[in-house]
Amino acid sequence: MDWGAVVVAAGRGTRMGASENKVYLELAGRTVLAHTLEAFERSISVKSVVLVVGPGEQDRATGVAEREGFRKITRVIIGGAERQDSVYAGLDALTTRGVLVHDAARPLVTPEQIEACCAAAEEHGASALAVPVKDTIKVSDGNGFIVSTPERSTLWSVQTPQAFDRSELMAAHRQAREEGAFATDDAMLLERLSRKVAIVRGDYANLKITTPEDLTFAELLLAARRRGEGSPK
Ligand SMILES: Nc1ccn([C@@H]2O[C@H](COP(=O)(O)OP(=O)(O)OP(=O)(O)O)[C@@H](O)[C@H]2O)c(=O)n1
Ligand SMILES: C[C@](O)(CO)[C@H](O)COP(=O)(O)O
Repeated sequence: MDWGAVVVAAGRGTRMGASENKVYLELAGRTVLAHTLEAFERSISVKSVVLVVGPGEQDRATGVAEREGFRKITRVIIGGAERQDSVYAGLDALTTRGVLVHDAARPLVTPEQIEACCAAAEEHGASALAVPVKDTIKVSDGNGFIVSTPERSTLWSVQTPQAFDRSELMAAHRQAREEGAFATDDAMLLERLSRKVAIVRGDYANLKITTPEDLTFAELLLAARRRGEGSPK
């Protein structure tokens, strides 16, 4: 299967509280976006990348790729109001049969994790990186009180990339839009159609830069990686 990637970078980073889109913040001397794109440049299976950016950010994002010498980016397109909209736009701009959807805000992803997602999706149809939940998770009543505790052994914190047959994911996105279904990740769109998505055990280091402390964690994890210290599984 030929693989392409949709890397979504069109958010506003409101939880980061930064004055700019968090994917352009500095991390270990480069932008968050550069670290993310490098993993896909180094992935053997990925042949093309569609980068989905915010309004007015095409030149800035293109500049990052050009300065880094990245060669796989085939399109830089404008995203939508929600992550789901940005992914949908990216899917339409890709031509490969397989697609990996990845958050630009996850800069510590590795080529090995990308390859593992591709392999699992080729075997099972779709896959998603995830790690077992470490904390006990509670469900609230929406008024600040706990109503239940899901069995922790069944809970996984899902990450990206998530890998799919592109036409299948596109159809699932179309159906969700017709039905007004909101999804915070792409696997949800297959789950709601009773399609299987394989879990690929990832790494706790593949964090999403969401709030300020995440950038500190990412700096420390990159420094440890440079020293050859892997993160605990
Ligand atoms: N309309 C959107 C919203 C999010 N994203 C991307 O989806 C990824 C995960 O989203 P999130 O971490 O929520 O990023 P933001 O939406 O920017 O953050 P916030 O919710 O704090 O505003 C990020 O790489 C973000 O750039 C996107 O492409 N288009
Ligand atoms: C796709 C995702 O990263 C999986 O954990 C997550 O759902 C993105 O959520 P966000 O609110 O768009 O960051």
